[in-house]
Amino acid sequence: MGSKQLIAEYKVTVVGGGSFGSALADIVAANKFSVRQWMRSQSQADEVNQHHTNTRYLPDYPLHPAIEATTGLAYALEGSDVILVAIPSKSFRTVVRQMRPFVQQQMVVSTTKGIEADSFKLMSQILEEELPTATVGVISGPNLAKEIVAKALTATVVASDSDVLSQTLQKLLHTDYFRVYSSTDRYGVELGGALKNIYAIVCGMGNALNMGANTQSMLMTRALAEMSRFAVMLGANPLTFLGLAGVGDLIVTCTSPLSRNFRVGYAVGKGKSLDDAEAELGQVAEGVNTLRLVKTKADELGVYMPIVQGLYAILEEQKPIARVIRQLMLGEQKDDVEFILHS
Ligand SMILES: NC(=O)c1ccc[n+]([C@@H]2O[C@H](COP(=O)([O-])OP(=O)(O)OC[C@H]3O[C@@H](n4cnc5c(N)ncnc54)[C@H](O)[C@@H]3O)[C@@H](O)[C@H]2O)c1
Ligand SMILES: O=P(O)(O)OC[C@H](O)CO
Repeated sequence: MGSKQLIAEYKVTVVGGGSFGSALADIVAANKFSVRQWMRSQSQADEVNQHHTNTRYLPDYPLHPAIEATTGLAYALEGSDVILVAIPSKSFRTVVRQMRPFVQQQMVVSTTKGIEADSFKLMSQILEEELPTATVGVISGPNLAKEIVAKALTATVVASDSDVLSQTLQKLLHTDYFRVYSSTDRYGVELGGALKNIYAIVCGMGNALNMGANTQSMLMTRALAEMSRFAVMLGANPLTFLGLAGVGDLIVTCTSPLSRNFRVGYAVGKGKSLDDAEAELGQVAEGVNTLRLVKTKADELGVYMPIVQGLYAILEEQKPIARVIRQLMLGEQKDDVEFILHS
């Protein structure tokens, strides 16, 4: 029996009924693996089952008819071998705790790009705490859900201490339009995904202010230096930031209006309040919370993060954008590369 046949017997559960959960369920179903998707809204589950669409999150995109949506968590997880969790970071621990009675030795993978407030834990660390018998991993990369369901050529990274988990996820998700790379730097891959959201807000703001390609390049390059410096200080592998889950995800979120973080920044750049920008979005923009947490952590550790400081001044201290930009541009002169990995 070939490994493909063996893996074909695996049952997959996607926990979360939003854009990314649906995009991943769509790939798994298209690859002919059994997939149940748990969501809290009965009407949304009915829509997925009857019409094979999720119009609240992915309007205009048909989903694979084999996706079975349910609001019953026990039913969703019954007999499951691999569980993909696509719940925003604010609710992640609460939902994972509800999963605990139904999870033993399964592979559980976080797809969430955020950080827990108070603890500064990443989602896979929450998985380890709440589901101590599970095998844990993460998926991260330049992965706009709407492009994935449109079958745009895309790549992602699965990261875990377990080779079996990485190989299984590669088999479950790999298609001719979705390529899955592996990494052993789980912390770096996961932290990269959370950090880039901050800079997508900044780039959205720059776009709203009609800044040019020089500005965009400066912002993204300095952002990469800043996020790598911070992540390496916390134990990540610097090379991860040259890969898909680092610079790759930074590029996509800093340049695409499909990014919710970019759109929040754009709205603020056009004069909206942060609250209005988030309310109008109606979906999660993780970077807003991540900014608050990273600013506090950078202050605590003494990591030089001028873009984080500037964005925080604009969003949280209501400093005028023009004044913050001027301060950043006139700040202390630096060598281009010497300080990338040092505070
Ligand atoms: N959308 C993308 O393009 C994309 C790509 C890669 C990673 N991600 C990450 O995936 C995570 C989820 O994002 P998304 O895009 O699916 O978000 P989303 O806003 O589209 O959907 C979030 C889903 O979570 C559900 N949810 C929230 N709180 C819940 C709770 N307490 N109980 C049950 N369900 C709850 C919502 O009902 C909704 O179905 C985020 O961390 C995001 O960074 C998103
Ligand atoms: O829509 P965003 O800003 O949450 O970004 C989605 C993905 O993280 C892009 O890789």
